[in-house]
Amino acid sequence: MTVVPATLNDTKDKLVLIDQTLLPNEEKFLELDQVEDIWEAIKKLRVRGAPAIGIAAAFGLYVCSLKSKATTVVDFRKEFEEIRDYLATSRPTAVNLFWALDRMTKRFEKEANKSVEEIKRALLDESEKILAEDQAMGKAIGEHGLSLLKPGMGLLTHCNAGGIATSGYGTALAPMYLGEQKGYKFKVYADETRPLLQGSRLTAYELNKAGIDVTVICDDMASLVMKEGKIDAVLVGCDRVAANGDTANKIGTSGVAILAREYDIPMYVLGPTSTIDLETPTGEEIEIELRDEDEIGNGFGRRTAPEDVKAYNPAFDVTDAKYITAIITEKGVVKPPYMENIRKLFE
Ligand SMILES: CSC[C@@H](O)[C@@H](O)C(=O)COP(=O)(O)O
Repeated sequence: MTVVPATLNDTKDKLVLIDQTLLPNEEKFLELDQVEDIWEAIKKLRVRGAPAIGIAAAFGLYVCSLKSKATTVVDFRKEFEEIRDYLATSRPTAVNLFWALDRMTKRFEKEANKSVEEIKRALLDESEKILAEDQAMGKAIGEHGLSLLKPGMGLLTHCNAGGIATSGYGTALAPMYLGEQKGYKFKVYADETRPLLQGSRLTAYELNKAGIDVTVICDDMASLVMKEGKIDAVLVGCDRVAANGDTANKIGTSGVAILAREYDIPMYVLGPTSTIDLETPTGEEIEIELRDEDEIGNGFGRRTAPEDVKAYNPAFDVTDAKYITAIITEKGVVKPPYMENIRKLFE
């Protein structure tokens, strides 16, 4: 387990983030209370990973609302909604952002007959609950995930779905942490995850720190390591799971899933139920974030493509449900048919 990526400072008036863009070289913490800075931190991936984005947005909405000088609930609500709607424009794909802002809104409305000060206290309580629930969820996801794995297995993961993307054990990495505590001695392969290298910069950083055997591979090596028999299961996180099980996750995930099918390797998607969006019927309706071309042609400050050449940079792709062996949530392991079985999670 690593640091909590989004939390509050001791006086509970600033959002504290570890700047993930600087990892693994520097562990720098940011203290933010300006809505533009919080928006920028989410947009620029200083805080990233679906659950961590949700937690940061909830704390961000709280610390920015706290500064309001409004004396009536009507005026306070207007400011609260402006901050919320602005934060909601930071990134489009991970549903946890909207889920967390929605939870804060519902709590506001539940307390709307109270004073502004009481509502502010309730917003603090709700954001702290979102963090605490996420920590508990990671452990439960890890236990369910571990039930599908055996000691000594080779595991492939893509992007970063660990403690630094959530607030505790993570999602896809949670069974690895719990397995390590039980002496499972997994051999983990981390796709480096072009173009922003969340796999090599963050997954390898986390797992290595925890003493877990981790090997970084370039994304285009996944087929080879599967063919060589080094991979017994693929474990990935998720940014949005549609009602039919189609899953948006970091760009490259769907390719890994298709390869896993070819080599008869189980493909597991791990995430909290807050990442399941029943309002989105299929993957077709998931908005995929398009990011700056420079992340490809000029990543990390060095040109790797000619200046006048275009780059196409979708940050996520959708893995069709048919390639997913199981979706593992804090409530248990969900197998196909997903349309029916995902719904049962919410009954
Ligand atoms: C538990 S995090 C799951 C996903 O959010 C993760 O796999 C991912 O795709 C993150 O993308 P990022 O662009 O780094 O926010």
